[in-house]
Amino acid sequence: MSRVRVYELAKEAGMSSKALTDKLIELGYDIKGHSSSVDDDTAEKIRNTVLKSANTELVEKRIDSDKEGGTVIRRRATVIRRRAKVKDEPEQTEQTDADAEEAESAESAEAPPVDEKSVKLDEHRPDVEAARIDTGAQRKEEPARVVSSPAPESVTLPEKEIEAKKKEEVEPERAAKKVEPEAVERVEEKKKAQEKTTEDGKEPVAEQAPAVKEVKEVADKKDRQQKSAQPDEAVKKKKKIKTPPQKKPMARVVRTIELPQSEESGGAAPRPKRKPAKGPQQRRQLDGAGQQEVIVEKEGGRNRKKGKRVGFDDDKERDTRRGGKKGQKNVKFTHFGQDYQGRDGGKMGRRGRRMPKAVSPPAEMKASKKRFKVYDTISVGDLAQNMKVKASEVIAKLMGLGVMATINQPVDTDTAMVIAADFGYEVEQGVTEEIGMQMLREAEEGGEQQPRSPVVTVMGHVDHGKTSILDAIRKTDVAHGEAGGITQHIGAYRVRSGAGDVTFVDTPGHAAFTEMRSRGAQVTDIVVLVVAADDGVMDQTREAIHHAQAADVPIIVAVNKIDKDNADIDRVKRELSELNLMPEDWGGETMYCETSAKKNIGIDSLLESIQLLAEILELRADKDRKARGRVIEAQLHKGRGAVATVLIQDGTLHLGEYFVVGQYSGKVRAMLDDKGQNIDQAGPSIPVEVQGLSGVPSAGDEFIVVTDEKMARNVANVRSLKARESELGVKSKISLDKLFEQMSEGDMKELRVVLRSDVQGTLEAFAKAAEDLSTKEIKVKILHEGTGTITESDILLASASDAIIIGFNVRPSIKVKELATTEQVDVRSYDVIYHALDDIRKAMVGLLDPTFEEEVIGLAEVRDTFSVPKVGTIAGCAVLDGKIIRSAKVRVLRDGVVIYTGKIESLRRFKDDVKEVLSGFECGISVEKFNDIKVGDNLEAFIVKEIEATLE
Ligand SMILES: Nc1nc2c(ncn2[C@@H]2O[C@H](COP(=O)(O)OP(=O)(O)OP(=O)(O)O)[C@@H](O)[C@H]2O)c(=O)[nH]1
Repeated sequence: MSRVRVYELAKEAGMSSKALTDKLIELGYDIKGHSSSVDDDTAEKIRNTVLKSANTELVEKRIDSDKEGGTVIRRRATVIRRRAKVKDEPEQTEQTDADAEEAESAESAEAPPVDEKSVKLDEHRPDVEAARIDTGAQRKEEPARVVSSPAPESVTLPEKEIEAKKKEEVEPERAAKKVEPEAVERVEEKKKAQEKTTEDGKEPVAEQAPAVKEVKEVADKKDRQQKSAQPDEAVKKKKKIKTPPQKKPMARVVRTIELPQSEESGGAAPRPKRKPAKGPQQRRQLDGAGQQEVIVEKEGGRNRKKGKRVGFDDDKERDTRRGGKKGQKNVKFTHFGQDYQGRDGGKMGRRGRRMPKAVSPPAEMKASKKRFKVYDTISVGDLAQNMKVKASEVIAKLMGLGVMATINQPVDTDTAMVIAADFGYEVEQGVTEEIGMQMLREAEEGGEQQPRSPVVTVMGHVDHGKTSILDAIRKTDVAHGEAGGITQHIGAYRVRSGAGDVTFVDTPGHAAFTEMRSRGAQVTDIVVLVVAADDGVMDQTREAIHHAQAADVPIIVAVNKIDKDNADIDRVKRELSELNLMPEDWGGETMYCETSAKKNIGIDSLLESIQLLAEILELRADKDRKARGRVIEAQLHKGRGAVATVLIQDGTLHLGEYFVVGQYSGKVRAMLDDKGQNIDQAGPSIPVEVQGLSGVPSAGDEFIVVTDEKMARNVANVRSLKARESELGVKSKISLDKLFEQMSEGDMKELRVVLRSDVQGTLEAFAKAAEDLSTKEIKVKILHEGTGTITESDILLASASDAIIIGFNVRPSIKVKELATTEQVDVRSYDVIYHALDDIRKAMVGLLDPTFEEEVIGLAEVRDTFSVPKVGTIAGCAVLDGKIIRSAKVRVLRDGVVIYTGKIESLRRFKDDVKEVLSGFECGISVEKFNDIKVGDNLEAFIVKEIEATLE
């Protein structure tokens, strides 16, 4: 027979060897110390008596003291028991339930209502405990329930039944314990880790803790022992023991939890849960197993959902390959999948995972569409539209790049690429027909250059004889008088003289000349400046000189009317010399011809001079290449449709050729020369009227022959688009406000000024002072100066030459103002030279911050005057523009020149004083301290606004 040592027993029971030794000695066992051994029978006896008793005492002690420490231990022990039980004998749960029912019925007879409640709660313990077992929540309180649960049984069941039950239960429990030692160990280890902090030295007790029913039995025994001695106390204790379970009847729940099952299924459970097909079956099984399992199943249900989603994802991947929707239909959660894609709800995370996969194919398709073409430039609005974003977003991006642009402003391809990249788009550089055309043009370059006839423009002051000279020249035309040779006015004509051919551009004055130049067209090779010998240099003479010089076109001076008695050729030469037109015979470079159109003197000489200068200029062209030229003028003819006079500058134009002209295209259906003759080809320097245009181009537009109709049309279309963009995007021209900025950008090397003044003296004084302002960085150049009001010609000159206009005591007319606005020409008016010079100086150093700014608010024309005694002159006016305000200041303009500046003294409509009179109405105005108002004068009303200083 084997023997068991005391310490082994102590270890089994989880108590200290010394305590057990003392206990056994006390009970009269034949041992001396913890190393002493006892035989098996004795050991079993000790186990069944001493050790159980010790545990019961421990439990009771803890309950009484209501200490928290050991409670956890108890729960752990019960957990271990329960697993073994449930696994081995599921029926036992029923039996236990039956016992509980018995207990309930027994209790109902004698136990207080509290006990009933306790029992009822016990019925629900399993699920509650199951829900808590894994979380370990409320561990501290559970032991009290554990102990309390046996208590009702111990109280309500007869002792014999308890004994019998105990025997029945203990054996299976032990058997289970042996069957599943590993499971127990696993749970113990798990719980140990959780309970270490609270167990301390009591851990062995916990390990030794017997099954609940064993505890019950011992407790009952003790109760019975104590009953005889202290019956009241025992009842109290019983009640005390019962009470906790009423609140937290978890002990039994723990016992019925199928931890072994869950452990068993621990590895396998997730898998079946993922399989949707097993879901319902599993639910049924679990429902049958008990309520707690339903909860477990609910949790599992959630897991299964996840599992399903996992499966769905898998399915979806498969389905995606064969078409998502079909796949979704086969899945139980089809609706879920639809929600997934269709609605957001609170499923962003899910969507977040699923959406990309589901929509990836269209996304890729979109990606391929995220590309658009840009031809040279694109407006901000169009750019935004291409990217399907708001223009404001594009503008904000541009601002981020330091580009200030409006919705209509064009941006170049590079900028568009940068912006598009920010929005995930790609910009494709549009390879335009224009580029193809440029390549064609380049391919045409390099041909043989032959001399071509010069293109001449005749300019000069009114009545100095321009027309007469041209007539005289035309008479020299060898073809003059030929059949059908009726001169057609097509804006240019060709004169074939003995000295050579000359093409005259017969546009009305230098305004057209400059207007064409402002469009980048430079058709004139030579300017013939006509100056009447008797009149000398006049305003328009100067103007013409300035226009020609601004265009860098050489001048031949024709001193006309030399037949006149008062002709003073030297005076003309002298005056012109002051304008940088020094005659050759005076050591200068300018050719002078003395002519009399009236008497046909010097005309041949003039033509020879033109030819000579043409030779000097080496005017050449390749007549064998495709034609290229400029539009002199164009119109919509009733019978012939859109026609244009084109001056061929290079190559030869043939009938039937396709061409691009400005933003239009066409095919040469017919050509007329300056005599109205149909021709089938036209070489360099020849003006022809071309029919077959798709629209009416502008003077100065380039005319280019292309290879085919398609190219012609495409180029025209793109140009039309570009023209629209450039029309919308206003190119900023020079202005004093932006002078410093433009200087800083390196674009400005010269500040060109067109000067206008009421008196010549101001012009000279200002011109000299302004040019003295020149610095290393920028030179001030007076492009043109003249007395009198600012004219359209001034605006065009300033526009073409990127100049500003400064006027002293002169104001432009409404028409001229409108032109200035259209051409973006900065027109500034001053009263005194000092202010103008000051502004230029400040502009040059970036400090132009006018504190006050005049704003013209209205213009009235004096239609009549009335002299009123003691009041003065009242001007009967018609308000032509804006409005006249009583409190405004006023300038009196006579022929565009300011003759007085003052205040409005009175403003009346009929006999009533009014505050303001709007455009289109008549009124009476008197000007303070000024009575010299005459019919035809203009009254310009203005206000002075204070402008905040900025660092612009
Ligand atoms: N005595 C004389 N008179 C001339 C001469 N040339 C032109 N005239 C006269 O001057 C006047 C004006 O001549 P136009 O040829 O019309 O002068 P214009 O410069 O063309 O004038 P606009 O077209 O108004 O600018 C006419 O009466 C001519 O007869 C000339 O050489 N000698």
